[in-house]
Formats: sequence, structure tokens, C-alpha cells
Amino acid sequence: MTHAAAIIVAAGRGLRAGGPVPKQWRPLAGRRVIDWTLERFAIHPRVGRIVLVLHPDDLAAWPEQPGIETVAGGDSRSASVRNGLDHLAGSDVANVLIHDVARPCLSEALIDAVLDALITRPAAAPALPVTDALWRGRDGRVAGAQDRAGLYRAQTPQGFDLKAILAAHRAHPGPADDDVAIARAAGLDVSIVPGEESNLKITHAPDFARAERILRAGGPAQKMDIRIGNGYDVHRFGPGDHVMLCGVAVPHHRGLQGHSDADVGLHALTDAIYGALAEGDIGRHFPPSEAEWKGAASDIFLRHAVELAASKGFEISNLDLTLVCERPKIGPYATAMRESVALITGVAPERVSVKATTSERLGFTGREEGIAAIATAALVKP
Ligand SMILES: Nc1ccn([C@@H]2O[C@H](COP(=O)(O)OP(=O)(O)OP(=O)(O)O)[C@@H](O)[C@H]2O)c(=O)n1
Ligand SMILES: C[C@](O)(CO)[C@H](O)COP(=O)(O)O
Repeated sequence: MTHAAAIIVAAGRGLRAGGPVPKQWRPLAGRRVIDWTLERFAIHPRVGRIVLVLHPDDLAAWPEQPGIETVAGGDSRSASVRNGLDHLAGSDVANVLIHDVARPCLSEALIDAVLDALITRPAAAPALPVTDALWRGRDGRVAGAQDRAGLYRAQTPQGFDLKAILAAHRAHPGPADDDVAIARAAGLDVSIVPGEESNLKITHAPDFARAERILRAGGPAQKMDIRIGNGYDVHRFGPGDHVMLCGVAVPHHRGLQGHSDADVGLHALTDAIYGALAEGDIGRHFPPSEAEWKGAASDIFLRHAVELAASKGFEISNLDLTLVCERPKIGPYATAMRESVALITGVAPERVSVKATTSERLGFTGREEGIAAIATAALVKP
């Protein structure tokens, strides 16, 4: 299946919503508006790239996040979209979804509906038929009626064949209401897919309360999926002058034996994530019978587990690892190990714990025959 790209336009200043900061940065149901919106696309299995268009004043403060490419916005929504499209120009992306950051309540099904329509059409966008009577007003009085037949309220994400909408934007002389208007000006046929009443655009101050109600009703409180997994691994000592632990080479008068680099810490963490996903263990994904993994650096196993979790929509909330050995002493290397695990997994270092204990000279670890590792992983699908 070809993955689509999503452009999230977030370079507006939210003047109508008011508040101390532009609306995308304001809190909503426990997170920021922008976090809700981004996450909808980040966890969607058919979205492969996300381009986030930020106001130039906000770009420097944005902390890099894996899978999110940032671009500076322009003076109008259309200019911001254009910058996002230019960023994708020449890529192998076939379809692009263009979405307002200010619409954080869209569903996964809406993204699917737009993408499904794009299988046979060059452009598709969600909209709801107007159901209320429409008036023209003047000075607070009704001045006339407007026929509502055939009228729709346009929403985003609006989806397009990338090359077609890029050409349409490049040919368009100035701002437009939305990308559908620009597509139509270029002669593109745009299909309407049913929009969602809950997919409101936060525009004015009271819209925050409505969006909050929607997210809380159908959101994390009811649907959050939390998984816990544990992992346990042991490797015996053999000849050598260092041991690999959590990707860090620790000097020691012995080495650890194993099919791979015998990094017992990374193996336990990997199994904890597989365990949380009910996806077996390292042996299932990387059989020791396969020569390919002989001597392999164990970060590839951990990366695989993290990617598997992400593909199922899970974020790793935290990782906790205990190494059991008399020697080498882990304390001097614990910080480097935490940082190494954080780097491999993309989990913030303050959510990674690496600690150690001896077994009071009891058992195989006490006799210094090998090292054991016990890990716990918590995974969350919001
Ligand atoms: N120069 C701009 C203007 C708007 N937008 C984005 O376009 C979307 C729809 O615009 P709107 O709701 O009008 O947002 P704001 O421009 O932020 O609001 P306001 O008009 O009230 O200032 C928003 O996601 C907004 O961040 C943008 O990326 N670049
Ligand atoms: C694109 C849009 O969300 C479709 O309804 C809308 O036109 C953008 O809102 P704006 O207030 O006109 O920027």
C-alpha cells in the first residue's frame, strides 16, 4: 500500500480565538491542540510522512520529533500550504492530505474515507450538507433568505494527488478559502466525502470547550490502551576484554557469549516490548539459527521492537531495566546506558531507567558465571 503524506498547517496566529498564545499551542483535554491533531496522523497506518507548517516565530522552539518534518509557514493559509507542498515536491509521495491544526477531533475513519476516495479520484474533501435555514442579515435583522439546497460546510483533511495540487497551487495567483478552491480553479474534479459534525475547526474561544467535550467523551479516558511487558535474559561469561551492555562497551576481564553481541540489557528490553505487544520474543523475530544475526549489534533488535510498537499505534511510555551482576560495576556507566537506550528507542532519557544489583554472591550471577537482565516496558495507545 502506498503511504500518503499529511501537511498540517499550523502557522496561523489564532486571532479570533484570542488567548495568550495562538490556539494550536493552547491546552485541550490534557494536551495541546497541536498534539491531538498530529497524533491522529502519526498513528494512522496509511500516512507515511507528516509535514508540519509552523509560523517562523515558532520554528526554533519546536523540539525535533521523529517522523515530523517542519517547514516555515507564509502570510496566508494558502501560502503555508504551498510551502508544505514545495517541501514534498519531487518526492515519491502520490497523495497528500492537507489539514488544519485547528481541527483536532477528526477520526481515523475520516482520514480513511478521504484516502479511499483518492484511489479513483484526483481530489476529495469532507463536507457536511447545510441543514439550517440560511439568512442574509443586515444591522442585526433578517434581510433575506438564501437557498441552502446543494450547500455544504467544508472541512479538512482535503486530499489530493500531490503533483496535481502542487501544480494548481503554483498556478494560483493569490490566497483562497481552501485548497479545494485552488484545485477547482485548476480544473480538478473534487469529490465530497461525508464530513463529521465533531470535526469542528477551533476558531472562536467557545470552540475549545466543545472540542474538549468531544475528545474527553471519545478520547483517552475511555479508549486508552495501556500494555505492560517484561523481558528476562541471561548470557554467560567467556573470554574477552569487555561486555556490551545497553549498547555501551564496558571494560571487563571477560566477555559475554552469545549468537549476537550478547547485549543482555538490550535483549531484555526488546523482549519486554515484544511481550507488551504479545508478539513473542527476539528468538521469534531473529532466529539464532540464521547466520545473518551472528555477532549482530543488538540495537537492531530493539529498533525492530520499537518500530513494531509504532506500527500498531503504541508509544513507549517508559522503560525500566535491572542488570544483575557482581562485576563489572554498572554505576559509572548507567548514565551512558540510559542515553544509549533513549537514542535507540526515541524515548526521552527521563523515561528510561537503567539500574543494577548484585545477587549477594548467590547463584550463577553471584558466582560471576554470567549476567542477567530484567526489563519492564509500558506502552500506550492514546
Ligand atoms: N498564515 C497562516 C494562516 C493560517 N494557517 C493555518 O490555517 C488553518 C486554518 O486557519 P484559521 O482557523 O483561520 O487559523 P488562524 O489563522 O490561526 O486563525 P485567525 O484567522 O483567527 O487568526 C489553521 O490551522 C492555521 O494555523 C497557516 O498555517 N498559516
Ligand atoms: C480550510 C477550511 O478549514 C475549510 O473549512 C477553512 O476554509 C479554513 O478556515 P479559515 O478561517 O478560512 O482560514
